[in-house]
Amino acid sequence: MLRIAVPNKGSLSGPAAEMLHEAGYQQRRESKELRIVDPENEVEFFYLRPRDIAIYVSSGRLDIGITGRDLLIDSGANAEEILPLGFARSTFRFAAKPGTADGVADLEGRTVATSYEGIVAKHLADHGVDASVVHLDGAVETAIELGVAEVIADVVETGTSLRNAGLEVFGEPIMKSEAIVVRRTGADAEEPKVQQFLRRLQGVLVARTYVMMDYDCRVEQLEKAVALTPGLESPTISPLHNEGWVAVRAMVPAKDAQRIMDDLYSIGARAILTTAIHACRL
Ligand SMILES: Nc1ncnc2c1ncn2[C@@H]1O[C@H](COP(=O)(O)OP(=O)(O)OP(=O)(O)O)[C@@H](O)[C@H]1O
Ligand SMILES: O=P(O)(O)OC[C@H]1O[C@H](OP(=O)(O)OP(=O)(O)O)[C@H](O)[C@@H]1O
Ligand SMILES: [Mg+2]
Repeated sequence: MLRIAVPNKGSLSGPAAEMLHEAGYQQRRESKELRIVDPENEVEFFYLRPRDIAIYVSSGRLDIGITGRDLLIDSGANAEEILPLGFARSTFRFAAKPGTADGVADLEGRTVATSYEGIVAKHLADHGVDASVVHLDGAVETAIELGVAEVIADVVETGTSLRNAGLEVFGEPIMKSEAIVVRRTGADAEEPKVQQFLRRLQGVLVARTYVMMDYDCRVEQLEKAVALTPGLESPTISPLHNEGWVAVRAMVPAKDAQRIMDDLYSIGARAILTTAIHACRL
């Protein structure tokens, strides 16, 4: 039975459960459940604090986990990223009242408040800057107003929390994060159950990113049409009963679908349809 750690709270928890559900796995029915078994898929899910997940996985007691890249790096755990999942995207940045600092070099001798001490300490050390780091559990934006620190380092997504606190980011982004799948560093990459789990999640990612496009076009326009819809490997071309016409079927990126439909129409393609992909294995 594959043992998988899933975030039980916070920004990662809802989208992770949704993705697992889309991948065909049973998920917990209520938020107090700490573990469930999905016997049909031979998987056991453990609902853990996102910050602890890399540590459980590195201990070898759990096979894989879903967490944030920033949390993995902050933990220093002996675990590695094996698949990015595209949700809970954020950047990790320094921020302060306008005019406080322009970059990491200005932090010498100052105090930085953060929930991600590991990332910040390493970043300061990498830049040869000696500054104090104060650990806070959350709501770090308030630390400046209350005089606990002059500078914070925190997760930024829309920037609303910083704006509301009258703060501005400065310097280069410290890192970019998103939800990821982790496993113990050096664990068997070919383990069939792990591979099957990853294929299912990759299937969800593809189904979310692509749509299926079907259209009819004249044989003379086929090369141009195929250049617009090359598909992942190669489009399927089928003969139509009307001589001189073919039907084409190809996957296209969902974000480009409307533009591609316009371009196909303008070269004479007709009956252009897009349909959602519910699941796939590439
Ligand atoms: N506003 C946000 N937008 C996108 N991702 C976020 C946001 N806040 C946190 N994250 C990401 O979620 C993960 C943090 O998990 P955590 O459980 O701490 O989330 P949280 O939403 O901050 O929860 P909590 O309410 O417990 O602080 C990190 O990978 C972080 O980059
Ligand atoms: O740029 P934004 O879109 O405003 O998002 C970033 C904010 O979201 C998270 O806070 P959360 O709500 O998790 O509270 P926390 O500080 O207690 O973790 C993060 O710590 C930032 O404060
Ligand atoms: Mg938070």
